[in-house]
Amino acid sequence: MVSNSGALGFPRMGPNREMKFALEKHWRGKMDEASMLAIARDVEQQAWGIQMDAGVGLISAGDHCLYDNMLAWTEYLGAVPKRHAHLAPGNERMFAMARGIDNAPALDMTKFFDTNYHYEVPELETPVALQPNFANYLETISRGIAKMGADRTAPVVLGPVTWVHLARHANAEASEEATTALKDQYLDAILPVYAALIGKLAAMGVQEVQLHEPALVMWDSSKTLAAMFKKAYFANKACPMLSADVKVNLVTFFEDVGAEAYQWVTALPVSAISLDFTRGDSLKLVKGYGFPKDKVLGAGIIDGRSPWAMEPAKVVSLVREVASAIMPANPNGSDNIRVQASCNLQFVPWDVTCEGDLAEKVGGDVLAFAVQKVQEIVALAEAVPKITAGKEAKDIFPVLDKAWKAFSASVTDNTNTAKRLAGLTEASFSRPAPFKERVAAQQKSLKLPVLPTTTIGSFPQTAAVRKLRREFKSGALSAEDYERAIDQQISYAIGIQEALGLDILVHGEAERTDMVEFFGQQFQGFAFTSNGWVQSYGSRCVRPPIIHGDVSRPTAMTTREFKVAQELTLRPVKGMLTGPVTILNWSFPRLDVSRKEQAFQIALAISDEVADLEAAGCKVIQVDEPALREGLPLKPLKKADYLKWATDSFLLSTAIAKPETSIHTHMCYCDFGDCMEAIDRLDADVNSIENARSDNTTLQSFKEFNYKKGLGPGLYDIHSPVVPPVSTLQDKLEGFLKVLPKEQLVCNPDCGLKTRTWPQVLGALRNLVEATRNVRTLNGISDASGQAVTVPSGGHAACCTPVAAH
Ligand code: MET
Ligand SMILES: [Zn+2]
Repeated sequence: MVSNSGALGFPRMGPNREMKFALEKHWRGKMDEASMLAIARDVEQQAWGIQMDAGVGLISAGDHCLYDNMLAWTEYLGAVPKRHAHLAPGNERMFAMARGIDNAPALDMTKFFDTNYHYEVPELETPVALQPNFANYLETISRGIAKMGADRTAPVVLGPVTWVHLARHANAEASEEATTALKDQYLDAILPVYAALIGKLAAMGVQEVQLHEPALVMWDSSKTLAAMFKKAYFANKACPMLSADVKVNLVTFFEDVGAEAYQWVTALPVSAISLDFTRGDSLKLVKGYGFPKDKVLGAGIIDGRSPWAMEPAKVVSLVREVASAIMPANPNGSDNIRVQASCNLQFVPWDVTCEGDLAEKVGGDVLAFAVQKVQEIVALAEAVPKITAGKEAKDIFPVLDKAWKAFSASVTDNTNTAKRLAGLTEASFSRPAPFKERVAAQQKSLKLPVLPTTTIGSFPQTAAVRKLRREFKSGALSAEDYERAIDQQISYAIGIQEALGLDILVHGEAERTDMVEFFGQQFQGFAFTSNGWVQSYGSRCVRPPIIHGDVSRPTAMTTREFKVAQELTLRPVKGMLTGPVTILNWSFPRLDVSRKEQAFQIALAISDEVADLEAAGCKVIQVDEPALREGLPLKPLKKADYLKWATDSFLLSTAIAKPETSIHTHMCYCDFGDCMEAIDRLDADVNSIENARSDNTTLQSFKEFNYKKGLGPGLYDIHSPVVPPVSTLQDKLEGFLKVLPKEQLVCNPDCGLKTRTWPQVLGALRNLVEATRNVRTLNGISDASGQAVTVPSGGHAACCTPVAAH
């Protein structure tokens, strides 16, 4: 065991997603709670065993929650919404909060900081009601102690300020002031609960508690957040949370904390402070303000959010600089450095050794998943004395150093992407004509009615469609047979859309498993894992591709399916592409090149596809950017730069289109308020957006911004199986028309339809078309498409009862 090493959490799905399957079986009623928990315990034991075997000094416990850590703490605190409060405390109530039960919908889910992981948003109610119950949590800690010993077990406590900060007012209409006031009340109420809990942990004999407060990196973003921190923690033994007889490691991650918070936090009576050295500039803070000699610096050097192995040259120089920065305060500076992961390792997959030839594919043995990361923590911790003694990286880690050198040699000059990037000019980022001119040219070529109807791209991914792709992948189906079957799906989708009377059709995306994977698999520079799952939310996992080299697109990726579809209809078929920023944000980027440059490389590949689609006769091309806003940096000061290169990337991929080609984009999961300028700058002819709020606030913000381009606010929520009745859709559209002029509006659902069944889709789209026609008539708009429409029979679909899932 290496004492100056520590971990902050390990993936909780298991090496082969055992937890996913156990949970889903349990929720289907096919596995009882005890059997599901037995699997959870086993995964927990495995995770601890791996970290113990690696020699990690302090190993976290209590991070192995069953669904989401924020949710677990909501349950422990008993901060349960009234609608779930009748349920008995424990796992089942926690699942009910996450997944909803009859008449008691689930909590909201949103992204955890700037990661792709989603947490369950606590709801704060008035009056404050808490029923703390830490039995399950304390049991985990006891299991940890039994397995690892009290000295080595570091309970993870989700910090009170972070919990409150990430919560929301139960009343969605509550003002900002009311929300702040309520958060403050909740903080007052939970602080004594936390103090008591930490006291209990101390009594259990643990040496150190990890208080995870990632919200500390947001300190600069609001005065009220800083005030909450100052209330919860203060430099005085009377601070209830810090007065128990146990060391506290105050853990921050995902960014540096900023100068003000750094000076504040280093003065606190905690025994360790953990900083992220992989994001932001914690080194500058340590150098600039020093580090107190009575504390341990938890140096988050092993990147918990990247699948890449540590780079010896980088980490060695980092350790050296950190050590020399803290030396002046402490002659034994290096003794006070504890090597840690930058954050919980839940953001990387479990183990890279089961990935077959992945190392070959990426060009070197330079990947490390969670199992390897804990080994790196220990190896680096052990090396600290050698590093401070001046030994060189290549002599300390010769194997890894060689592997990285081989990797670096393999990524250079394999494409002409660099040349293309160097040749970009201003024109590469702007459409050939201004919007007004474009829209006139598009009107001429497309001849669409006012209030054109369309969908977002995908149609139901039925069991039959998934089976097709599986059989093709396994070789059971030849490429030819597979294509023929896909073409059948396309003709089915086109026939239905024609019959429904939609104006802009789509081919339905039956050939795509996933909107990023489909493109990544055809790019050079992308690699795919076979088992590299990371938790997205609950039992859901994703397998992000790994970008390992310059990106290029050897051949056209979507034109064949487009042509098949367009040949079947006289109406325009939209070409469907995923935008560069979304592809980047949903992948693991490489670390040797900036994210901006990687986005530009992908943008060039997408622009090649735009050109090919145009050449194939495509008049409407949609470039989806649902994840554009997700990549926003945590620090307010960094936002403008990100939005600039993100919008530049979109422009680079679409500017190549002729003026008469209508460029659409689609953005869901998006709160648009703070990035209107960026959205406008995308210069898309039509933007279809999610529009969940009932009161048209989203639309209002577009109006206030004076947004002039086409807008397709979602007319209904595709996440629900309910078929919206004509009257509801009609009211909704009439409501839109009160805010925006008819020439600007496009009628569509709020996202792709792949998760719905055909009966649901038929019912909803039929009603959407009918509602649009009614609104046109009522507003004296002619139905310029003038096509006779046969509506499929099956009146049941028009009512608002849910249609049974298939
Ligand atoms: C998450 S956005 C999805 C867009 C994609 N075109 C679809 O319809 O599924
Ligand atoms: Zn969407």
